[in-house]
Amino acid sequence: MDDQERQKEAIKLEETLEEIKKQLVISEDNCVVKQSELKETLLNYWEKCGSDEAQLVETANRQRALSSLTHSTPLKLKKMLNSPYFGRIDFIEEDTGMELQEEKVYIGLSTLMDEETGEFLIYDWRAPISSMFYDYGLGQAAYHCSEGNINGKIILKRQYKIANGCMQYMFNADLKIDDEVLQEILGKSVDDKMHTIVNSIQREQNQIIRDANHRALFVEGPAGSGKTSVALHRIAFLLYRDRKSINEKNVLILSPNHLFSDYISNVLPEMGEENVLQKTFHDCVFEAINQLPIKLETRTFHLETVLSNGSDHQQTLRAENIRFKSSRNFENILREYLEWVQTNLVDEYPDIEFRGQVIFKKEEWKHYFLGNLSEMPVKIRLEKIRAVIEGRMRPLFHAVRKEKEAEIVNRAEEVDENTIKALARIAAREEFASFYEKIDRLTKLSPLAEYRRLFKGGWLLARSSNKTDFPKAWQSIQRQTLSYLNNGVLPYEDTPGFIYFQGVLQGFPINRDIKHLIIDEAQDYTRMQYQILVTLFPNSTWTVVGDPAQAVHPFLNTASFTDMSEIIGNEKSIAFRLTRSYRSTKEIQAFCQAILSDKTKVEAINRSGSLPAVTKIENLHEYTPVLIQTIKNILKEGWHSIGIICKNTYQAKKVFWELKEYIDLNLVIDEEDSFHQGIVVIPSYLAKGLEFDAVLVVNADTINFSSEEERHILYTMCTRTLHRLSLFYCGKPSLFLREMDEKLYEITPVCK
Ligand SMILES: Nc1ncnc2c1ncn2[C@@H]1O[C@H](COP(=O)(O)OP(=O)(O)OP(=O)(O)O)[C@@H](O)[C@H]1O
Repeated sequence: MDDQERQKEAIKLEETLEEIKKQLVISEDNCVVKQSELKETLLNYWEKCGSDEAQLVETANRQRALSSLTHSTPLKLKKMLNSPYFGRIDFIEEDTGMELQEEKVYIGLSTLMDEETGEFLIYDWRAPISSMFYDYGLGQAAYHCSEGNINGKIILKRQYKIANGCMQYMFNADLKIDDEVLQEILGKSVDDKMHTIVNSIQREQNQIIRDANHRALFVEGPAGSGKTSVALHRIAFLLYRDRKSINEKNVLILSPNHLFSDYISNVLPEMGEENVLQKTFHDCVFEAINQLPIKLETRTFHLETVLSNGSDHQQTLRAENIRFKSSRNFENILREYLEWVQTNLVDEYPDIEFRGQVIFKKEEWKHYFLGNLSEMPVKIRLEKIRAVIEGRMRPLFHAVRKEKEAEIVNRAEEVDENTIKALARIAAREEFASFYEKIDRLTKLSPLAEYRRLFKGGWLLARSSNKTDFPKAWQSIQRQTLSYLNNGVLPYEDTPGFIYFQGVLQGFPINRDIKHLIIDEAQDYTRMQYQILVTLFPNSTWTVVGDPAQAVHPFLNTASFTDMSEIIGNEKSIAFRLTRSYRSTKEIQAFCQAILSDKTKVEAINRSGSLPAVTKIENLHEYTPVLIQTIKNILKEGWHSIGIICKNTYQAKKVFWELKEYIDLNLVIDEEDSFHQGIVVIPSYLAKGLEFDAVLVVNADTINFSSEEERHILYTMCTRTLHRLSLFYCGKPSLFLREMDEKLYEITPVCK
């Protein structure tokens, strides 16, 4: 790039910043005006309250919305003052019928227009024309917009780094967004929150972000391939593209836990999209069953139990219980049982009699239950039947009341008419009490009681048409489940089944406002969970991202991508596979890949660092000084975010209390925690999705990591790091280290 070109760019930047400043002044003035208008409206509201209140409230709401909209403009412009654009393409459109002329397309986080001429000074990265920046190098290029496909040629492609309004560097990028940029971005120390990647989105990622043709996208990719980033950028894209039909309230991100939600919470606001809803599956469940007479076992508590290396009979049975409850077989049994409840619940219901007179016949239960009402959830059917019975009882109640009145009058105990009526009503109620108790018992559905029945005795197995769905240990599983339920706890593995069961019997709290659902860490959900989500959000389109290699639950039968597309998908779904991993250095990437038995090749960014270090600790007393020294060395190298990842909370607590005296660090064991910067000790299942400059894996021995499921846990732990990885073990190293090519790591002597 010659000096003249640099000069031109300097002028462009200066002019752009001037325009932004000008627009900022106007928009801030506008804000002041809107603010004072709002104040005045509110003042009027208080003064006139009572007269045309409704209209004033509406006006105030409208103005508040307008005012927040006008407030977003200065915010956006302030961000632009820092870094107005990051890319440029010069594009010549073909076949316009006019003289060929190149358009200089500057690309940034938001659009900037010359307010007088209407000319685009900067295009939003999500604008159709900007897609070419991510998809093409120099030469033939095309993009799709409302007018159709636009073809042409890119004759210049340039990247900029502008910070605090100053040009840091710029260069022409001839082929694609270069590895050098990625190296620059990824070579840095990470901070406590995830950031946007708008200036370096890769082509394979861009395809997913901008897909406009499918209702469900399934994205599979190895650790660090940008699945979360892509999902979040896709939200920003959809909110931009469909801004007339959806807003942030119509999008829901389903995260594995609140810690992760906090970790990703900056990305969308950085792109100007605030307030997108984030929930966990557990949150959705709580909304679905807000008055449950039973405590749910939390995910953290559950994972802690199953990752605690125990092997007594109850734990072995629990493992089998979990495998079964998340299997298709249990799904079949549950459906068969539901079918039974929906058709046979009232089979044994008796005649309803009062004073020897049959009010509601035994056959009528069935007649109503399976007749006109049969399309309704069971709970509603029973409520309707109750209403019929009550309707028939009303004249009887009236007659009994009259009878009681007559008795009181005959006894001549009371003279006051009102007192007589009141006493008669009380007497009638008393006579009806046991009758209504019985009606309550028969018509008030308790899904929990019905669910519990599934685990009582052998009746279901005896009448089941598909006995092979029942596991050998069915009776033991029944006993274990009942013992939890009798203690007032709904086990984690029963939650999806029960929620589904309850939903079918009493109706799901359907949310039609959610138009797009993002599911991260999709490999951790069971088929039943997907079925619940599909039912809860019927109007939603889906972006589902995950990595089967990172399924950290050792026993849960989680849904495969085929299962997901069978449940969610329709003819308008598509699967993508990301093949490149961005997070870790080449050496760490190769080490992590070797942990997996699946040898699918994963491409790494050409970024080098030191080999992962494996250290044998001779005895447990050495652990603390060795960890302290390793941490000090890493800090000395300039890295400041260190994750000491343990398999479970029990181990994490132990490590934390050992180190706490010597080092400033945090223990993160609660899903509700926010993500801390610095040195953290954290269990494997909470570290999912997070990343650190350096990761220290404690207890990488054969006791903790030898089964196939533990292979995935170790892989997930090791893939959390960008720059440094150290593993420590005492006794025998993990099977996966022993199986690995020794060239992939260095054996580090104990350093004290
Ligand atoms: N195109 C890109 N440019 C720059 N950085 C990128 C790009 N894609 C991904 N990254 C970075 O790579 C890291 C991993 O991204 P992300 O967490 O989205 O991956 P993931 O596939 O969800 O990972 P995991 O499954 O391991 O949790 C992040 O630091 C992210 O910013």
